[in-house]
Amino acid sequence: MNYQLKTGATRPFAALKKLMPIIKGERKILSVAFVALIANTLTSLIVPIIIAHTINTSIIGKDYSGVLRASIWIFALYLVGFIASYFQTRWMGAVGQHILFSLRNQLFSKLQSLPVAFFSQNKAGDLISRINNDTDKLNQFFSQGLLQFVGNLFMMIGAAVFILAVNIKLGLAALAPAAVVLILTKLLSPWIKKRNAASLQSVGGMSAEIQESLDNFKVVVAFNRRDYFNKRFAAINNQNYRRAVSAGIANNIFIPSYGLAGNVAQIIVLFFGIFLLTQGEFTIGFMISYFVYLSRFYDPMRQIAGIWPIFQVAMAGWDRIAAVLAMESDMPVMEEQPANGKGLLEFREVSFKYGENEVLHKVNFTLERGKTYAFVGPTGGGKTTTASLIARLYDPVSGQVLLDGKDIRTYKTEERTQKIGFILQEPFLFTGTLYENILYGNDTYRQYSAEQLNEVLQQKGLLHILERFDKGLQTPVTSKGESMSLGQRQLIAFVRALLREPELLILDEATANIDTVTEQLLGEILAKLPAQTTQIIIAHRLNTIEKSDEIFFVNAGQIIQAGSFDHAIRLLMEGKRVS
Ligand SMILES: Nc1ncnc2c1ncn2[C@@H]1O[C@H](COP(=O)(O)OP(=O)(O)OP(=O)(O)O)[C@@H](O)[C@H]1O
Repeated sequence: MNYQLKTGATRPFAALKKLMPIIKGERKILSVAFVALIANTLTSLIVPIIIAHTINTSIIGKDYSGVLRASIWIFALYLVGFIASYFQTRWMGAVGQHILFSLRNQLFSKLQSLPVAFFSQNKAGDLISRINNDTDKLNQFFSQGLLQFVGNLFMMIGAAVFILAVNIKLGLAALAPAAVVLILTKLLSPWIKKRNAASLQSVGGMSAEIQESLDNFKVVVAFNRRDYFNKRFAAINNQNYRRAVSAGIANNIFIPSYGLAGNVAQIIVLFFGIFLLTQGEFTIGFMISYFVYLSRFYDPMRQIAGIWPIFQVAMAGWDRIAAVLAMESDMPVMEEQPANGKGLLEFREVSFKYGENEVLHKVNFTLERGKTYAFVGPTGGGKTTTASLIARLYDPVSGQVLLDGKDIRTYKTEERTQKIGFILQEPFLFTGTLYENILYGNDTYRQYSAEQLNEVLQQKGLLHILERFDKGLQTPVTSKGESMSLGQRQLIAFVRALLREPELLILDEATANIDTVTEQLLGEILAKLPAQTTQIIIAHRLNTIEKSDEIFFVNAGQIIQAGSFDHAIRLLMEGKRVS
């Protein structure tokens, strides 16, 4: 399955449509802000008419009380506009933050629902940038841009109606420069969008680069590759810089032309207006109000040009967010089916590929309850892949994996992970305490008091292991486990898996980094597991597999029963290697 995230193809209105479900939750507050916006716009549009009327009647007729009345009206209207504008800004700020909050939650839950293959095909740094950086671009648009955008658009439409209503000929001439720049903007819009998408993409690439070098810092230092990474970072930072500059230029390219359009319109109104005045088609009051309306039209247009970059960047960010939200796992839970398999676990004609690389080809085997199985084979032979299919980290390309006789795809995630414990080659710990790490995903023992838990650990023979840590269960742990040896981290992963009491326990090179004495201790603990527990041991160290009930040899797309321990060793020695 291809899980590569695509970017940059959505058109603004299509993207806006997709935004609707997110905005839906904000409907109430948006409607109130919208009412405030209309009030604000209307007050600004009515004032010039009052001015025109006052000049035409009160000033020309020298009715000073009329002028005073008009001034009071204008003052009252501006006051209403001020209050409306205050609330509009306040409410929209809250909307922006709330959208940011829910978008980040949605994105994170989506990532949690996606299969392992998605994470091997996309870089973590880029995904982090989508959650942090791209969502913030949308927030900026919602909190700073949206209402200003709509408000200005409203003002422009209102002013255009008045301009055309007062005098159609003069109105058309006054709006012509606006039409020219709007057409230009429309034509250049796709190019601007592309520049913004490229800029955000390179921010994602830069995050990925930083993450990779920080993750592998020890190797960088050990191989004295700091210069190399510095150069690589400088190159990507340089690309990021150039793209950001290019997006900035593209975003702001229109602002001067909007200003110019407004100035040209004023000249047109001045000359054409005076001509109409001499023809008696116009009054001086309307001429003055016309200039006010012109600024009510062209100022918002200039402001929209200023907001446009925020909108463009937000849309490019939204594209990147929408690409993650649109991702669907191709590993859904299937409908229940009657059991028709053998043993605890069965591979039936299972084939699996990573891209074009076929790792398993029509593999068949069955694992019985309570037995211990060893999977051996050369490096790259497919052992970890087989274990991953058993734990349903991937689905087969064809064939079926059956757990307790039923297709593994019919099990709900909780049910499946409860049955199968997987101790990985590279143990992963979470930042917190040892207690939190061993009870990760364990709802049963999480309810237990410290004494009860100690008793359980004692019974299971796990207390010995944990007593090796200085502060016992309260020992601090970091995700990369810097303060711990790999063997210690593997011990924690081991205890974590055993406490979940799985029916099938997979140990993928789980004892590779543990000393012989501890390994023996773990062996004793494994021997104490309930008799029904099935174990799969993947190991290179041959002593680890000696006590298994059956050995499988994994190589070149096949998994065959090796029979005796000696035969397994012969197979390994015969050099049946794929790598
Ligand atoms: N995430 C992945 N994406 C693409 N190819 C992969 C991936 N994981 C493993 N492979 C390839 O699949 C093949 C089998 O790998 P696998 O890890 O299953 O082997 P293994 O027998 O467990 O090896 P080892 O003994 O070294 O752990 C190898 O050719 C490997 O390169």
